[in-house]
Amino acid sequence: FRKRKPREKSPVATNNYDSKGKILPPGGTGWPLIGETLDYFSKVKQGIPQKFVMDRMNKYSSKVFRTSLIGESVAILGNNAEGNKFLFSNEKKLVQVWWPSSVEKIFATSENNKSTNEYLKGMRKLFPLILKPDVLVEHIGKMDDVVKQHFQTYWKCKEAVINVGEMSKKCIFSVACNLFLGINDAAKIDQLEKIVDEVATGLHSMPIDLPGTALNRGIKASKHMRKIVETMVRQRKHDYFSARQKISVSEVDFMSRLIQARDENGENLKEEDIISVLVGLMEGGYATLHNTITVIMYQLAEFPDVYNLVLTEQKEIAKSKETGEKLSWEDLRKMKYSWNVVCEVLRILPPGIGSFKEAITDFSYEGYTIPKGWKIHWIFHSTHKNPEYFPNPESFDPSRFQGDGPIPYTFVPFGGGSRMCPGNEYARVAMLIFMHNAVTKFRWEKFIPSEGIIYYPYPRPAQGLPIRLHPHNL
Ligand code: HEM
Repeated sequence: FRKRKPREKSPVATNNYDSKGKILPPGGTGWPLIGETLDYFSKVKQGIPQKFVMDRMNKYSSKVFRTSLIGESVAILGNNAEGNKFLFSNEKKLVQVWWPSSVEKIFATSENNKSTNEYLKGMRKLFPLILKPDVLVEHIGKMDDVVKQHFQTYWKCKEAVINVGEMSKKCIFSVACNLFLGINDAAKIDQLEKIVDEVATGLHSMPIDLPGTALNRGIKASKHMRKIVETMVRQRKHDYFSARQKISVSEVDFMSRLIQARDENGENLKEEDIISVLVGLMEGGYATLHNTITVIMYQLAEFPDVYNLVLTEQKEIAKSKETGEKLSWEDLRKMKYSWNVVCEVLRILPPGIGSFKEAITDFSYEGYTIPKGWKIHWIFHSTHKNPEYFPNPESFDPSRFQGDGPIPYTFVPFGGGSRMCPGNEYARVAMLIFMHNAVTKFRWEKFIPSEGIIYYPYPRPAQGLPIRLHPHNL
């Protein structure tokens, strides 16, 4: 990024009018079929998608430009807060979320051929039943318990070298299995983890559904996962309704909550909806979360001053607890500096690139027409790395989140508007609990000092972050 404001340039690409004579955003359409996809992915894989945006803003227009990606006409609304605000506040009015075809195929085939948006439309009103803060409050002790058990089992050897990527994945998946499905058995958790990994690989694969391809395996794995959850839900429903008594709060997991919940007409939720919510959330949220935790651990190894400030904060909280007492919502509220560290990780290395919307009608933006059917790509890095909002954007500095924090619509790791990530509170709770348990038990150093970050599909340490542990007693 250059410090000066990009100059407004006149459109240079030809063919900037649609068939109705409306002026389209300036830009390039690249090569036949592949458009500018190669340059885009090259920047994404280097962790600099903002450069793809800035190059074109400087060449065509700082407000909005056109490109062509994965066979689609795409508009990108510059790198400012206004572009994000426009997109987030026009969901369902001018735009709607658009999913690449590999995602559509995996959901459509396991969801009776519903599109991903149709599926999510039904689910969105059910997410709060299990993911809103006043529900999560009741599950913090359990989450802390599972994380503690995980640390006791896998992080116990003095001076051991462990791989954080593998361990955080195992830990976060165990938390999800416990909370969502009530599963504690390690072998069963391992089995489900393999299935969900297969789905995750399929979601990011080439959209080719032939025997043996990653997408084909992902589709099969998602169906398999659905079958397993279906059997569990049926058994639980049977136990619940035949016992004719409420399950006590201490045994409640998200599956029980959904089985006991009523819709607006006072009816029990449909079995297929309960299964969809559980499967969708287990498959959708877990990779973003464990990869972010691994990056947090990486940054804490890189920046000892930041680690020390986190430790000071977490030590205070640990000291205020009785032996064996679990973390509470109140404790999480005290983790202000630790949360600033998480936010800075999400700003500088967000888990993903952003997402795509689709124009559901022709609309005008900054004097240009975006035709119905075009995709609009919003990219976290466009505002997260804009020096106007985050001075010296490449430096890791959690203090930027102190006080009032960033300008609205500039820090958007969870998206915004009605499609904002419904798992954001769950993610916050899980990340803080993990950090508390890690720093109060250990210091750590990178086993491979020169280990760098790879960026696609999620930023993460190239070797998964092997670390040497130094246990300490507080
Ligand atoms: C650090 C962790 C996470 C980050 C950064 C993250 C980020 C995001 C983003 C950017 C979106 C798209 C928003 C949009 O299009 O405007 C999204 C959607 C979604 N996320 Fe997350 N997420 C995280 C964890 C989770 C978790 C743990 C869950 C589940 C428990 C979850 C469930 C979902 C679902 C279901 C959607 C689709 C919502 C819809 O389209 O209506 N996410 N997330």
